[in-house]
Amino acid sequence: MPEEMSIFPRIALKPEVHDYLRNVFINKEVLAAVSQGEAEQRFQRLLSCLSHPPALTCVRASTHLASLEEIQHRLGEELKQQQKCDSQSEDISITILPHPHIPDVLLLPVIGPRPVVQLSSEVIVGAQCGSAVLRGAHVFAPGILATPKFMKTGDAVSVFSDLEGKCTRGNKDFKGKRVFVGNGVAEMDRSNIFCSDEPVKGVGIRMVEPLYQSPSFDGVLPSLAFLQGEVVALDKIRGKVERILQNAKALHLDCIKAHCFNSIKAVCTDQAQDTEGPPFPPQSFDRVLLDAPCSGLGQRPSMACTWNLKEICSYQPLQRKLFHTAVRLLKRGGVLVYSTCTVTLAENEEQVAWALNTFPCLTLQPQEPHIGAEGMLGAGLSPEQLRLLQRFSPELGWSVAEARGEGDSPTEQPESPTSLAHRANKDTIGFFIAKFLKS
Ligand SMILES: C[S@@+](CC[C@H](N)C(=O)[O-])C[C@H]1O[C@@H](n2cnc3c(N)ncnc32)[C@H](O)[C@@H]1O
Repeated sequence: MPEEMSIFPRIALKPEVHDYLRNVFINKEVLAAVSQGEAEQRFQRLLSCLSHPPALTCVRASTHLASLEEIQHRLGEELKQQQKCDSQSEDISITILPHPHIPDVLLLPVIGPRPVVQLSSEVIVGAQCGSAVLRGAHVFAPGILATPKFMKTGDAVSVFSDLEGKCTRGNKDFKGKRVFVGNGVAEMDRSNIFCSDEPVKGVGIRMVEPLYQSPSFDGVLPSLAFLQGEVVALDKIRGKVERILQNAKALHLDCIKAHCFNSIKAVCTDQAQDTEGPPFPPQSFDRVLLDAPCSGLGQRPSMACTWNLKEICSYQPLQRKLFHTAVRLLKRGGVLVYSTCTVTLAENEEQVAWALNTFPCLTLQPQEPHIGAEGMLGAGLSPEQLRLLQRFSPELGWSVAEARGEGDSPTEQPESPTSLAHRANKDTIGFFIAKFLKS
């Protein structure tokens, strides 16, 4: 794809990570199936689409508390209210559509890039903060790296994302590589941001004209959110566990228990162990979801990834340790789902090949719904096995017209189910799902 057709430059990777990923996407098995040119083009498309936001935001609705239609309506009202506060405009329309294939998922089109005129005052934010702005967030003060020398509360500014991590905190006139993400109004003086004795908190720049208009769920999801079922959740980060418990409480889901625990050690050897909390006895779960810690290279939008190859490659061994636990905890006849939000073979198809070799009790199962692409060639899996995997590969479906929201505007005509389904299933983050049965 010609570079000039993209709004942002391709995601910036360390050269060693770029080469590693290129070898993944242009591996021998791929080259036996498609031409070198086609494989190279797919890889370049992946790098381009990773720096752009997906066309839609997906929300899983918890339909045990209200019908999908009611949630759709309430979500629309809350988002409208929120946007009214942000843009001070009365003329606000929010488009929320049911997913054409998944009954409890709502889709919110991301609108952009919009024709926003850049201002002379520049605020530079870190790449992660810039990505959050492209997904509908305001700029929180800790993410701000540079502001104009005399920036005061109420000043209108243009916000740019620092592409190479070169802007130092407190800079006044950064001229390095940066990309425009929209216009906002300062909620703090420069001195409050950089010269405070306390760690600075709260919104620093309120975005009024973001380049991409994306719904923000700040303060919305806890009342409407999206979990269902009987779940024991383990995470080693206490803050995540607390958030899960808060969400469960807001949803009146008493059946969700969450524990701060190292999952690698989640199987107990003492059969008399109380099963209220971890560690748990072997074979005590009907289903296990291993939503594994991963290199996260499928996350979009991401302008830059600063990780080195050692960091990227550190996940495969960790995932295998977690896999051992997951298989031990699962009952015979139980289902194990393994998922990641990355695009490497090492963390996806290679893990499946390893798991099938290591645990003869596991077999791959069909997935319902199956809306992603099949698994990627390169890990020695058979065509039948690849067909049972779901790899969400935005590079296979991403086109610039879609990324720009050209064609049918979401706010005008309702989008045709075919076109919506195409965008919802193809222009996604990079994601991988494998489903196993333990016999
Ligand atoms: C992809 S995220 C899972 C997200 C989760 N499904 C959710 O919806 O919040 C992977 C999680 O694994 C956690 N993690 C990493 N190593 C772990 C370990 N050894 N034990 C437990 N959790 C771990 C990370 O803290 C991270 O939150």
